[in-house]
Amino acid sequence: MVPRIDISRFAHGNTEERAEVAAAFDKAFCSVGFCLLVGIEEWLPPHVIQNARAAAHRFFLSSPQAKRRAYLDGVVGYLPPGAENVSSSAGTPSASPDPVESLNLPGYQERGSEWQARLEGCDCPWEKAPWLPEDLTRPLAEYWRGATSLMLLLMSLSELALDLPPGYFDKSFERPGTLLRIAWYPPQAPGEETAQPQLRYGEHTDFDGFTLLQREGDSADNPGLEIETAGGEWMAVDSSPGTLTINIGDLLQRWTNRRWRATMHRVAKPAPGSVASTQGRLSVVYFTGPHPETLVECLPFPKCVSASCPPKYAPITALDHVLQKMRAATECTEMNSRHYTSRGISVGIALGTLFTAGVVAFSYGVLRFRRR
Ligand SMILES: O=C(O)CCC(=O)C(=O)O
Ligand SMILES: [Fe+2]
Repeated sequence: MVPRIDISRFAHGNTEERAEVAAAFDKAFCSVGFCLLVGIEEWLPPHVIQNARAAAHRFFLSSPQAKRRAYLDGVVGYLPPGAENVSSSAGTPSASPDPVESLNLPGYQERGSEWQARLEGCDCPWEKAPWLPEDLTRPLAEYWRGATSLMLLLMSLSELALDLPPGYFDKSFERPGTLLRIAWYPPQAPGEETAQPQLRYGEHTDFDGFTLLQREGDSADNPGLEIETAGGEWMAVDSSPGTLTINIGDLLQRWTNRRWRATMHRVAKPAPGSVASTQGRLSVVYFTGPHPETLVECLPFPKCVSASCPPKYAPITALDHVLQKMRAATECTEMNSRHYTSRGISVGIALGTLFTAGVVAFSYGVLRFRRR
């Protein structure tokens, strides 16, 4: 079972209620590595979610030419079908690319568009981007603002859950590195259900901090998100209206000295011949993380580091962590070399197939950061 966490009870509850939510949150990430977030309406009301989903649908159902206008560099912007093989990032690339297309809207503090996260009315770095269809920008920017507020609340909740001083994460998340991805898994043509690949999105862990996943229609009869249990089995996770599915990426696992678990997950293909197999699936995914120059060291507080549990990792910047993951991922893929610049240092990196994590990682590198 994936635990349900009521974020409004944390935001508005008394000390005792907040402590209860924090304990349940800590337990969820120590064990399952996922939770279902409820009580989100204040920050992401149903109409904001529905408007964002409707706009995303319109985008994916528009003509290939229209979608190509949002193509940027094959890293952020529009990624057509065939561009990703996400399980490469877990060291097990699948034989063929993931049947998915996506639009990736970056917020990596790139020069000229650095933005601030605020609980209310935060900036949206791509709001005026000329490559985005106009009717998409407003609903997605609204979603971005709500999801960013929720990210800040999740960081405060983490402080309480991990017994950190209140405000410990404030500085690192004042100007965070985030990315909003809308992903469309198209309907399967007859006969295609049994063809390779066997999944809609391959097995992987996310790279960074919290991922806020909005999805609909996943159920036992209509498989979608599946997560790996501690026992190594795959477990389907039903979606339910008004919830967000939250998991952590490897960076937060590292930050917590592996107290919290970055759980492997994937998107299943519906059964051959099922109604679901003839339907597409849309998800709205918000990847969050600290400012890329944040030094991430195993949190020097008793819940994460102690005499009996010394640090398992050396300190690293958020950026270098992501680059390290990239290198590990690309070692197992067919290589093709590209260059990118990170803080003025040109780094050559082998980049095989692009995948979600790659999008995140590569964007970190491609875009230049401004020092604080
Ligand atoms: O579409 C989903 O449910 C999951 C997507 C995902 O895991 C990702 O984009 O990293
Ligand atoms: Fe993921």
